[in-house]
Amino acid sequence: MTTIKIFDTTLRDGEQSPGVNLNQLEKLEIAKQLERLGVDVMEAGFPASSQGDFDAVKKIADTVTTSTVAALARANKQDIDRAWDAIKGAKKPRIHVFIATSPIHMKDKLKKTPEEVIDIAVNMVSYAKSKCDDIEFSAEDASRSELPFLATIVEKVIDAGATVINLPDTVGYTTPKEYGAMFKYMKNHVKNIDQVDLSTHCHDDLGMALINSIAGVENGATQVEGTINGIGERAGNVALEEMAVTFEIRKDFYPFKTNLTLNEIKRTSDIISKLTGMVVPGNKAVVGRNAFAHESGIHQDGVLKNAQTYEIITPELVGVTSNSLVLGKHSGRHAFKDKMKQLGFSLDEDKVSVAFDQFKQLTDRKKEVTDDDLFVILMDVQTDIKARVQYQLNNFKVEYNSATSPTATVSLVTPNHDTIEGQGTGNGSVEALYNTIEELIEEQIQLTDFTLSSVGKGKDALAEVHVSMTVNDQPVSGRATAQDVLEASLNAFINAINRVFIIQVAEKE
Ligand SMILES: CC(=O)SCCNC(=O)CCNC(=O)[C@H](O)C(C)(C)COP(=O)(O)OP(=O)(O)OC[C@H]1O[C@@H](n2cnc3c(N)ncnc32)[C@H](O)[C@@H]1OP(=O)(O)O
Ligand SMILES: CC(C)C(=O)C(=O)O
Ligand SMILES: [Mg+2]
Repeated sequence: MTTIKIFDTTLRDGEQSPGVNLNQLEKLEIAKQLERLGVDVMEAGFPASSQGDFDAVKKIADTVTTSTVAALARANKQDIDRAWDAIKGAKKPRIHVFIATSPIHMKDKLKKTPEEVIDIAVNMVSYAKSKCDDIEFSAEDASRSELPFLATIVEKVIDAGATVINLPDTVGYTTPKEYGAMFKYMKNHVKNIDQVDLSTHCHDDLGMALINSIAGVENGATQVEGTINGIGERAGNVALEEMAVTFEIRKDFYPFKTNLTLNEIKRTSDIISKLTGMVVPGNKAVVGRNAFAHESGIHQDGVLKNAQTYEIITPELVGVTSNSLVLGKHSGRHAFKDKMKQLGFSLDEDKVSVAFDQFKQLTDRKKEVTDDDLFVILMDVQTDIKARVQYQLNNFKVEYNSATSPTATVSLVTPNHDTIEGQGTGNGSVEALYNTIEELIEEQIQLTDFTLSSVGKGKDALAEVHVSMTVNDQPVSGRATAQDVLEASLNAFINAINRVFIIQVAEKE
């Protein structure tokens, strides 16, 4: 069995998903969970892209101990300096330098000749090497590059000090045969290729990211790059959980394994879904809500007789647990703390108290509090969303009837502890609430995305709302859960506005 290294780029390429905007605390939370999952490398971000991303990458680099922490940089000195400044405190830092090598990218985007691109790549890899031992070089759009040119640049950057060579299918265009052949070509034509790890990086535009990554591995790649839940630019990246579980379930067929702790997969997927607001489709392989559900009679009959008739993956393998200890109105702090540990949270006593209070308030309204409910409460408390609010909701009212526009009344406490109240209308109840707040406060708000989903199944399921917006031109996102859809919508909106204050505090710290 060959061990394939897992390079997780959820925090960089995953964050490039439209509408996703993680703050420093959220990125750190995800990084800690990725470490627990056992990724060999995590790409924490692109420090030159913003001060916020620089700070988040630095915080992750200073916190993570077992995984390598990588930072992305264009092939220029400023980006490389920013990347190094952000990750130099890491136990295992890696600078990831990239430049495009396909004719279309070199000519139309970079406006450089192939010879100039080689020079830049070699100079920048050796510049990065003067700072950091571990250097990954990516030939962006490798799958649409000319193979002899690709082989030349790869050989030269290895001589300049690259330790990992990544050949991305940047636009998700390649096929398994073609992608595999590219790796084979490098193995056969680059004389120093055995000094480095070869890496895949596949996007899913044609739905072939997984099979293309496997083709790369079958032809010599020893590192796979991807994201959890397959999030990422456009149609996303290869879903790493699918890759790892494929190798585990089909170890009779594929001679590969990964270092991932498979039973951390579900929890990792849940955290990333909650914090990014990218809902996992019910039928998603490995982590979807229906991945282990059997609906039809013949299947249920088969599963009852022998689960393996229709179940190739056991839920336990990926950390899907059954809920044995039911928490409700009569549960106490001990049971709550026990469940908290089972769900993988370790909060200090102050935060336990905040979370326990919120749990108790929920039990007044809900018969049974599920793991999903607790997960959102604990995650909110752990990431300090409620503890650091600046605007606070006093109360709100919406008057609705089918003949007229809904009217909302909202009362808020401002960061200066003043109480303000206003009224507004909208085409729907949520719009009426949001219009009212926009009129009430000074900040300029532009809503860009709104998603509503339910946590759990019954009539008393919690509503979860995720919004993306700009507040005074700063992109932020907000999340909230509540039993009532309007309350969740309102709190998500207020949480997003409060993010601006949280970011200011984090920047000062
Ligand atoms: C395939 C990928 O996933 S690549 C990673 C994509 N991620 C991101 O873009 C992160 C978010 N991006 C950003 O915040 C901004 O684009 C920044 C800060 C990185 C750059 O912003 P700006 O300096 O305003 O440049 P802008 O994005 O408009 O254009 C990119 C410039 O970088 C150049 N460039 C692109 N890739 C590279 C590279 N790998 N190496 C060197 N230069 C590059 C482009 O040719 C262009 O240069 P030009 O200004 O001379 O025409
Ligand atoms: C920056 C590189 C590695 C990338 O994300 C891509 O080419 O898709
Ligand atoms: Mg990519």
